[in-house]
Amino acid sequence: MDFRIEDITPEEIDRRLAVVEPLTDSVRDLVDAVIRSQVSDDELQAAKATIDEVVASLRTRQRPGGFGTPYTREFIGMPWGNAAVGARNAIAPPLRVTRSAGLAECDMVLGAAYEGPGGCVHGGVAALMLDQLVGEAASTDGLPSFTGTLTVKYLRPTRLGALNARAEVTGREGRKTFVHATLSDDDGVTVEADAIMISPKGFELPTGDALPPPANSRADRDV
Ligand SMILES: CCCCCCCCCCCCCC(=O)SCCNC(=O)CCNC(=O)[C@H](O)C(C)(C)COP(=O)(O)OP(=O)(O)OC[C@H]1O[C@@H](n2cnc3c(N)ncnc32)[C@H](O)[C@@H]1OP(=O)(O)O
Repeated sequence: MDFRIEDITPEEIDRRLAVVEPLTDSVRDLVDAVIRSQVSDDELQAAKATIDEVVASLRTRQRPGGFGTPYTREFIGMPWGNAAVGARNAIAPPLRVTRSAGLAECDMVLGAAYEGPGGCVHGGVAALMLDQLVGEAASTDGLPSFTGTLTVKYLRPTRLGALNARAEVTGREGRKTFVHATLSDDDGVTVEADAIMISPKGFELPTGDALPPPANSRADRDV
């Protein structure tokens, strides 16, 4: 796993996020527009040409491989390519996770890009979001952990729209952290998940205070 230090100030992180988050939102908007557009084939082809031009301009300078998760020396993480919460990743559902000890939560609105069964959230997207939430809840003390086992139970279809996801640590045993998570709509829980998260061997918290949780977004650093 790549680990790199990028020692920038919180103010510089905010400055960069203020540029990339609106860009990512615009790309999400583009994805939604392409899915739902009813314009003519000619107009679709014209849109493709315009998009290709934008892509070419972004490709003039590219980083090799993935974005990775750079950290500042204060352990503020910048997982901006992350498939579930990356600030630069329009594939990621629009999640702004808030965290407190052993708890991670977010409200979100999922549109057409996250559809599985007609009008409903794709089961893989639900699992993706809950996987992220259990990881964030397990890591609120600063210890990173991998998902070892994630068991997902789909209780009823989840309609696209306004949803809440929540994960809470239920126990710890050595390097294992047990986490329970739910995805809910206005009528209650639609999906629940249980995870066994495993901290890497040899990765111990320094004695004294726990490390601050890594930030995925400005909202994270505000909690
Ligand atoms: C400071 C920075 C913080 C950053 C955090 C930001 C939040 C990020 C949020 C991101 C969220 C996204 C998250 C993602 O998407 S993480 C990406 C998806 N997950 C992976 O790729 C994990 C791949 N697997 C592995 O790397 C290893 O197998 C791991 C590390 C999991 C264990 O390999 P290790 O060699 O270490 O294990 P061990 O053999 O010494 O066993 C140790 C104990 O664990 C128990 N066990 C082992 N395997 C499993 C299992 N699969 N289920 C349940 N339990 C398991 C085992 O019985 C034993 O228990 P016990 O016998 O002692 O009781």
